[in-house]
Amino acid sequence: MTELENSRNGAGLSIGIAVAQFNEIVTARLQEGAVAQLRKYSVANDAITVAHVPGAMELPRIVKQLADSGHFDGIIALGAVIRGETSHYDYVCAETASGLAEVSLHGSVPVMFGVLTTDTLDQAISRAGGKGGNKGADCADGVIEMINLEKQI
Ligand SMILES: Nc1c(NC[C@H](O)[C@H](O)[C@H](O)CO)[nH]c(=O)[nH]c1=O
Ligand SMILES: CC(=O)[C@@H](O)COP(=O)(O)O
Repeated sequence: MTELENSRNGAGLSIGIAVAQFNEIVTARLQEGAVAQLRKYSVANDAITVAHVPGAMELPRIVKQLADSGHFDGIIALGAVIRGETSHYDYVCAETASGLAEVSLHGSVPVMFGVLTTDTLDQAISRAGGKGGNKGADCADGVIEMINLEKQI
């Protein structure tokens, strides 16, 4: 039996991060968590590129351009979609998730889904460096693991 290695060695890797500015109080913390975790795994500071977009709905477009550029080994998409009074939340969540999944599946590099979809601001903050952890840091773990896994196939 062959078991492929699970590695979080980020040395020499180039990572793109797309961050939605909507609910910036949350997404800035997701970004901080992602960058800190990437640096923890030896991704060089000048090998991390951050692109800010207006909202989660704009993430798929920019993530596709980052992925297609050939400049990055992996991409992290970060956002915070918080339910309001109308059904707009449902559409933003669904189309953002669908668009990012399509880029990850059909693109050349792995894309991490780091978009919080919550009912309240407190739930989002909890998952952006609070008791619920940091989804940005989780995505940093995942993108390095996926890059290193795919190198073995
Ligand atoms: N309500 C939230 C949004 N809405 C904005 C959309 O993402 C998009 O920018 C707009 O519809 C224009 O295309 N975005 C979030 O990231 N989070 C929200 O809670
Ligand atoms: C997730 C959203 O788009 C949300 O902020 C919109 O709020 P509302 O449904 O009250 O217009």
